[in-house]
Amino acid sequence: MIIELSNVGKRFNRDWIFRGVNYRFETGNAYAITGANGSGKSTLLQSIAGSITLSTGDCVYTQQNKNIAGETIYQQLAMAAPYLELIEEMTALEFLSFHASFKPMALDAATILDKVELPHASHKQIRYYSSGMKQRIKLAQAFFSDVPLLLLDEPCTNLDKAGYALYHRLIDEYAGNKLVIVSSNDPLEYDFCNERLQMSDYK
Ligand SMILES: Nc1ncnc2c1ncn2[C@@H]1O[C@H](COP(=O)(O)OP(=O)(O)OP(=O)(O)O)[C@@H](O)[C@H]1O
Repeated sequence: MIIELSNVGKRFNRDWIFRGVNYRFETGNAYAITGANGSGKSTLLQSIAGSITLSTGDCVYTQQNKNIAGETIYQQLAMAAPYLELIEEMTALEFLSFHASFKPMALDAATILDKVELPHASHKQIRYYSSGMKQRIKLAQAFFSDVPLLLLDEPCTNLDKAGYALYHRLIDEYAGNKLVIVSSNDPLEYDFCNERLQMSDYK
């Protein structure tokens, strides 16, 4: 997949959050969007996901030499972010099975829960999960969606040391053939990224 940003900008009311972004994201690389709190990392990531409308410029998606319309890019991506909710009434097994009914998953739900070290909690409602366990479910849903684009906003939120190690294993084992974009200001979350986009360059 290739994502080409041309003169992209976003403003809320009169405040420009970023502008003049010209950038190309391409499968085979991993990208970090970095910057201070409030610099616009999440806004840019959500713009790439098609869930925020840009104020200026174009975002063009290409997959195997075919253009993908912005309105349908959600079918090609998976995202983990603090502001995306889980369905707390469901058990983890139900949630991942439900997710698989509208987005292809690389493995079955029970195997995925093994991979994120939560098999013991698979029949527990998500509302009773700890914050770190919820984050593991968000990572599970994102990493094991069988889609070419993986968007990660502060992916290690609430994770302990073992959770960080799990995150790096998931990156090593399951993200190699995807286009990965991480929004973060924690170097441990994006140390594997070979490309960096600094929000301060687009003010
Ligand atoms: N819907 C909105 N309406 C108005 N302003 C908004 C809206 N969403 C975000 N902003 C503003 O846009 C700016 C960028 O926010 P954003 O969440 O993208 O920053 P960030 O770099 O991801 O921050 P953090 O590191 O704290 O997560 C902030 O000043 C924020 O207040």
